[in-house]
Amino acid sequence: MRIAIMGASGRVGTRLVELILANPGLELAAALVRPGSKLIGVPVSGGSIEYRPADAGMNSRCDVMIDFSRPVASLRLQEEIGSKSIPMVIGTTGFTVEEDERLSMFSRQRPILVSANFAPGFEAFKRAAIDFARRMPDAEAGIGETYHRAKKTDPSGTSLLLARDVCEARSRVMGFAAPQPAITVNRVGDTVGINEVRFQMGAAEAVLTYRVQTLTAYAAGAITAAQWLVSIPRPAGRYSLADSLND
Ligand SMILES: NC(=O)C1=CN([C@@H]2O[C@H](COP(=O)(O)OP(=O)(O)OC[C@H]3O[C@@H](n4cnc5c(N)ncnc54)[C@H](O)[C@@H]3O)[C@@H](O)[C@H]2O)C=CC1
Ligand SMILES: O=C(O)C1=N[C@H](C(=O)O)C[C@H](O)C1
Repeated sequence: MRIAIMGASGRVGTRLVELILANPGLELAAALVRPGSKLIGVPVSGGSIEYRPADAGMNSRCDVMIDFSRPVASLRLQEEIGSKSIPMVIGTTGFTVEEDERLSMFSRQRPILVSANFAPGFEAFKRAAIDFARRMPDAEAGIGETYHRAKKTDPSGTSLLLARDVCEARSRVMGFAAPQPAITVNRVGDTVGINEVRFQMGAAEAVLTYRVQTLTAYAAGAITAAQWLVSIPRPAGRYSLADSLND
């Protein structure tokens, strides 16, 4: 499987490149970085290609593209690819509601799998939190996150997703719109990722914690999702990580 990486010099992008080059069943089709990057023209270590600017992305002969960059870069890549039916896996987070709607529009052209968190077991963790919220709808829910100090201080895509789904679960049981859980943001050292869902019940508190140990966990999950996405010809549309796990 030939994979093009958007955001190839990033924290996750470099792990994606490493995993692809180390797997004989995978081939690095393109390593795309920011236009103007000093890496442009530099050979990718151990590989037979050079880093290239993202605007060359639409010419990459690949089976699938994996994007871990920035919202503006991700959407620009979608525009540049145009109507080509290149399947895509997007891990980039931080899209506004309008930008996310644009992603859905682009998914009319090609299969696009989007997930805020590709680490193993995250979907199961999220479902456990939803199940707890359904069983204890009167509990006051709160979300906590701890990431590396370089991450922007806005709530992560993971926290926003957990807050949305826990809120929806409570609202459905209670029959009215539950308040959105508060999100507490921490940035500590080079923490890879700690996510908490807290349920305060007065006399007791439940805390569900999800801790990711390595950045490679996200990269490996994204590659597995890409292998699923291209395992059979799929219709254009927007796919979730749950789709790949439920198959
Ligand atoms: N879904 C998931 O499982 C995960 C998602 N993420 C998200 O993935 C994104 C990237 O995360 P990191 O690798 O930590 O960030 P990073 O800042 O280390 O890497 C971002 C990469 O995007 C590239 N980039 C930035 N602007 C660009 C542009 N205009 N054109 C082309 N390339 C551009 C940079 O050159 C860099 O290679 C973030 O949105 C982060 O929240 C991160 C980890 C896991
Ligand atoms: O920037 C990160 O590191 C991560 N970002 C994603 C997010 O915004 O949720 C996924 C994961 O939490 C790590």
